[in-house]
Amino acid sequence: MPNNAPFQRAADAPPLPTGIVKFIVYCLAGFRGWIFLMMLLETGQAACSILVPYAIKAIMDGVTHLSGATVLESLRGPLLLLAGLNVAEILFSRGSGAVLIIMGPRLRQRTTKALYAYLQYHAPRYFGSHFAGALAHRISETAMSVNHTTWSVLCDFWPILVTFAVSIGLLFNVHQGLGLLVAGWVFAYVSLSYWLATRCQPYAQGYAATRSLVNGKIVDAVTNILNAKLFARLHFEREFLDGFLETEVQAGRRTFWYMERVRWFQFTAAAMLKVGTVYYALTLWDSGLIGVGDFTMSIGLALLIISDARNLTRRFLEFFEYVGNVANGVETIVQPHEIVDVPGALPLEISQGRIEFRNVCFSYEPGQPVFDGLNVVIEPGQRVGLVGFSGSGKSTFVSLMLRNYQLQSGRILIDGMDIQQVLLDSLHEQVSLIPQDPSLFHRSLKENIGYGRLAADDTAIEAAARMAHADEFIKVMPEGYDSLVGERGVKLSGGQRQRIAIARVMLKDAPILILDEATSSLDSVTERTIQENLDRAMGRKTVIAIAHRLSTIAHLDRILVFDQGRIVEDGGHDQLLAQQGVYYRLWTMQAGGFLPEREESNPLNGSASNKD
Ligand SMILES: Nc1ncnc2c1ncn2[C@@H]1O[C@H](COP(=O)(O)OP(=O)(O)OP(=O)(O)O)[C@@H](O)[C@H]1O
Repeated sequence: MPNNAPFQRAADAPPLPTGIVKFIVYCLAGFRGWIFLMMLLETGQAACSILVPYAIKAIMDGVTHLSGATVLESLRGPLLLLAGLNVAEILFSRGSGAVLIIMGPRLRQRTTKALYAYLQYHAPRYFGSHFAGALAHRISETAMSVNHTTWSVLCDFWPILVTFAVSIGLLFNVHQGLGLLVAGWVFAYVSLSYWLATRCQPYAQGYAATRSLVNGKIVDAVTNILNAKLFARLHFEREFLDGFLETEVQAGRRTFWYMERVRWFQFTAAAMLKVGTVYYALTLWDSGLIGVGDFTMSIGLALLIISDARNLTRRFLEFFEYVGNVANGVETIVQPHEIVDVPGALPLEISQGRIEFRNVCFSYEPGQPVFDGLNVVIEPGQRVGLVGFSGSGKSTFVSLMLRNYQLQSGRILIDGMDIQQVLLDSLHEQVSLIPQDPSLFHRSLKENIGYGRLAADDTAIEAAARMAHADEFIKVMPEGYDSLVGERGVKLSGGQRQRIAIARVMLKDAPILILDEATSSLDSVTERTIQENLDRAMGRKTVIAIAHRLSTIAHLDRILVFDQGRIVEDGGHDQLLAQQGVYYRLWTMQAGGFLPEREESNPLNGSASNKD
């Protein structure tokens, strides 16, 4: 059954750089023009604020050398300069604000899209070891931090650099000694601020970690609030949280005390520069080396430098935090994809639906093989049931068919094509799975069913729902097919969720169908009627059904009995019963339709000698 859909190769997902700087540069690609404009505007704004003391110097010089005309007439030039500088500063600053508004949300969007697209191509193993909520939070935090890092550089550090450089230049122009004094102070101050920020970083990180821990504890407690209520443990939960909140308080205090010490340094250093500049400039004036205008400008520039420098430690700290967030995001999300399409991979073409496991070796963890040279062929159109104890390898068998994991060795072939060599999307388009506990999108029922075939119209969706016996409960819901199902489908019962999952797969109509306890949550009457429809829907498809209740697979063409990763029996229901082996014992032992736990009672023990 050829599929003409335009499959995307997993390898086509945008590759992302793993280095922090490279990653930020990648996110900023396409914004070069805006960044350049922003730097120009910030430079303009910094230049205006530096030139204000210069205008005041001109006014002071004008006042001290009045040339007979009125004060306003002789100071017209400097006054116009002062007014012009203030107007220009406003324009530059708001221009920069406008660029930030235009560029900020777009930059965030670009980072979010890139990380989300990359995340999508991770294998199930990755999602099994990361919390969904934590990943979503990571993406959002990383995107936000890329923005903040950019603003820190463009709107904090860059203008400060310009201010420092130009102010020191002007001061050198006034008097070399004055220039040297302020340059020395700036160098020492920036170096010390940087050093203090690095020393403060562990405190800040510790505080952030305790905040995040408290957050996690609250999320866990809220998720389990019904448990807490059922066990009458609300008070216990509050006390449990108190301990973590106390840790947060201690960590917060440690950080703030350290910051307070840093402020002592800043205030003292600022006062020293102010007093030092005033004193030194006065000395120079007294010696006739500088005029009153230069004196006033020097004090003005020193104050400007101090006001910019005052928050430098905090800015460094914030900068480290943003960079740290970006690093965390990149480290968590931009890991190599475990499953990628090989170069030149072709779409899977299923004409018959023959499945072959050839010498398949697979282990989740090194040294603990689940399958060690498994061989089995499932013929086209065959309906096969998989049975066996918990942990015997049934789910792993179907997971490998869906290529959720890489094989260590061996091959899985569908109609002769090695599934490791085909486009992953094309495999998933043609193999359907109805899981035991299906989860649904928090979207309408119509959208959830239509997910099986995006082009399906309402009539097709409703027909699939009728086949899965979902139509009857959907129709009585207040909003019918437009009803929302809640997160993961929590507003539906387990059986209703399962019927939606069945309808969605019926709509998909793929040539290979996998049922993993697909009707386990249904009552026996509904199960029987759905089973009939499922049997009809199976048509000529190849079907693999996992079951713990043997009655649900007894009518299938063939049954494979798994034990510890091996197929120990293979045949039809009657044939296996007649063999009086493992399946026979499982069938006769099944009380209430379920298999016993392997540990309590092991019917395979009797057949161990047959296998060895
Ligand atoms: N994600 C995983 N990571 C590590 N080991 C796993 C993982 N999934 C399954 N296993 C291990 O692989 C073995 C086979 O498990 P599998 O889930 O395939 O058994 P099963 O027959 O489907 O069991 P059940 O009937 O309980 O679903 C078990 O030992 C199990 O502990």
